[in-house]
Amino acid sequence: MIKVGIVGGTGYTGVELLRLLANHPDVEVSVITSRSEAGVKVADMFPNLRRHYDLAFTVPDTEALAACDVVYFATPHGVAMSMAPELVKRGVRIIDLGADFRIKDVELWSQWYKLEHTCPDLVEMAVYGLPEVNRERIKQAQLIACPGCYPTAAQLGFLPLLENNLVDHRRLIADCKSGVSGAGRGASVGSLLCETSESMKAYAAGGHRHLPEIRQGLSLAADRPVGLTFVPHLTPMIRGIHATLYATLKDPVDGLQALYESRYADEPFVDVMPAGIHPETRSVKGANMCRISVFRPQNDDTVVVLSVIDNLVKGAAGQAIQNMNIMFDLPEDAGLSHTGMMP
Ligand SMILES: NC(=O)C1=CN([C@@H]2O[C@H](COP(=O)(O)OP(=O)(O)OC[C@H]3O[C@@H](n4cnc5c(N)ncnc54)[C@H](OP(=O)(O)O)[C@@H]3O)[C@@H](O)[C@H]2O)C=CC1
Ligand SMILES: CC(=O)N[C@@H](CCC(=O)OP(=O)(O)O)C(=O)O
Repeated sequence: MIKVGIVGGTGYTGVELLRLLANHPDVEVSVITSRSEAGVKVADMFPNLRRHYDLAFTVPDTEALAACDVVYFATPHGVAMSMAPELVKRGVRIIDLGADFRIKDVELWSQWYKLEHTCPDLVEMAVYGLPEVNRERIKQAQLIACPGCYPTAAQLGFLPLLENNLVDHRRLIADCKSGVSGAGRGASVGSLLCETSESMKAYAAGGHRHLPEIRQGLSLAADRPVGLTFVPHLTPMIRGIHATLYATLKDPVDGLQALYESRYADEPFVDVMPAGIHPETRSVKGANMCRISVFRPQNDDTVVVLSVIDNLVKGAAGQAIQNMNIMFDLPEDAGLSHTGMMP
């Protein structure tokens, strides 16, 4: 059995890791941390986990974590980079769900995250954990930087167009909507029911910290720097991301549906919908799946791609487990076979 540690077990992505790992045949969660709930049994705090875990939260402790085969960081940015160097030295494999190792340009990272990076050498060795792009490198990796939720939906949607040089790479638009769990479990006025329900709003339209991450991935796919406008929105749902992506074709082209189907034909967690079908977030709720549709309205030169994920699963905990499965040469779908929940 693979011994797993989770730092940040009381947050939304931490408890989602626990939910998914409860059905994973090859792992045993042996350390789960929380500073605020240390001593409390996991199943007392999260009753959905009763009969699955007899473990209690403990304060983060490097010695205990170093005894694990793999440690997930489900923590705010800045935490993984403070603990990772010691764990890496001791041979532990690390999967960071946060943003500490995602952006290769450390200065750019500091500008967006308002922190100085304390281990740029680890940024260099980290592999960006988007299996649909980096599967081979993930197999060898000791440190995985899991993509953010918006970046997962946006990159999977745009990739086939950019990899095949079909669209104007300078003018991409990602109009994205997220459920409120994307903001984490910490109490804040902006996440209250009365503030978020029966209403919808854009935020960070002037620049969101996922912009440099999405741009980095798309620029690699296009093999040149891309121009991207990214506007996130908060929607009155708990889970889900719906990305509506726009790009302009360089030349008229038929066969976009076939292109998407063939790009993702061997991907277990990307589902290209039949032509004309619009994907729904509820079809991926709880599932490690990205559902994508591609449209070319009125056969004009604008391509519209719709890409949906569950922010907590393919956008975080599920993708993190998919990375672990690849790193440990396990079946890629181990513990990840849940379907979405309709309704
Ligand atoms: N929510 C989402 O949809 C997504 C989140 N992410 C990223 O994943 C990470 C976790 O997100 P989420 O679960 O939403 O966050 P939450 O705010 O819900 O949970 C954060 C967790 O981290 C722990 N924590 C906070 N500060 C520290 C610290 N200094 N040292 C150790 N533990 C700490 C908290 O427990 P305690 O304070 O008790 O120790 C808590 O368990 C973040 O980086 C987030 O940006 C990525 C993709 C999607
Ligand atoms: C709705 C909402 O607030 N979403 C969060 C996304 C958080 C997230 O996924 O954070 P990282 O991927 O950067 O770790 C936000 O916009 O900040």
